Amino acid sequence: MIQVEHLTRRYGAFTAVNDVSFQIGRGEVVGLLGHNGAGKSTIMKMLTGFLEPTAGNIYIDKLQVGKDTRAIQARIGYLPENCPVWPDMTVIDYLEYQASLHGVEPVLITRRVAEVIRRCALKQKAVASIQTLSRGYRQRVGVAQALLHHPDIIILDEPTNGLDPTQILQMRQLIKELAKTATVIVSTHILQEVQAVCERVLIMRNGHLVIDSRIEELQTAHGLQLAVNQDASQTIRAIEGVSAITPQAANDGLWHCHIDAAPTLAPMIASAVCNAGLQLYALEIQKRDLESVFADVNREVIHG
Ligand SMILES: Nc1ncnc2c1ncn2[C@@H]1O[C@H](COP(=O)(O)OP(=O)(O)OP(=O)(O)O)[C@@H](O)[C@H]1O
Repeated sequence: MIQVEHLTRRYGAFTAVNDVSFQIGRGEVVGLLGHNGAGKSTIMKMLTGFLEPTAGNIYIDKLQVGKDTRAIQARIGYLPENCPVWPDMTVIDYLEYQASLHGVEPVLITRRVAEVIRRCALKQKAVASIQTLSRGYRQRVGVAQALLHHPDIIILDEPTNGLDPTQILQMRQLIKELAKTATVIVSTHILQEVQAVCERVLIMRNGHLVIDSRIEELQTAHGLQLAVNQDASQTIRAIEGVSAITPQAANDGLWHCHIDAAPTLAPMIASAVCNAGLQLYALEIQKRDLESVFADVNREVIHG
């Protein structure tokens, strides 16, 4: 549904987004993750047609950003990083104005505004002037304006930025709610955010897309952890598909090691160990968390 092909954006001589390609299917909830300056906001601005790519194409179904930008923007709800909410207006006035800017038919505006006020839990603040709102409520107003025209793609740039822990939980709940009826792309540098609401992650580093994976796939397939009563390296090394064995220190009298091998080899390793007369104490698939994946990805940057 969303197809990004070889997208590049330069600011003068500096390349902020470098040859990025990915596809996002209808109804997916995708996290765009990366350190400050990785290129997330630049990608989002290009997806929404607010910034022209230097090279590459973006298609949404059969529409192309740049050629069919208006039609595309009618389908997208966008919360920019610093959402421009006018401080002097009340929440209702602002949302009514935004609804007209989004092209909502005049007869539908009141109903749509009431609907987003309910969805974003803004009822208490509906007639408050925006300048009196806390950061969390302002952020919700920003999300509310993005939903007025019933978009089927919702793009949220740092939606929990500056929110307190309670507001963060409420925002996550809202994102999950939105994901039931729309494709959602959330940009963030907060790993827990992605883990909490997304099923897939795109990790950016210095303008490059370095990881595009389902979160559950990222977290598995990282080898096996074995504990036996004595050194089993010779037995395990003989198994086809084992690429490395790293013995690990422990003070429980057992021999522990990390085995670089597909999780599907676990039964074979278990029987090889038992057939060799060794006592198997533990054999488990090692899961990585998103934090260690992200640290690995960025370690190369820190160390050049
Ligand atoms: N208008 C601009 N002119 C020049 N450089 C820019 C401009 N906008 C962004 N950049 C640079 O492009 C790079 C990517 O910026 P971008 O805002 O896309 O990153 P980001 O991943 O969204 O970062 P953050 O998490 O801090 O918002 C950064 O180095 C930034 O300084």
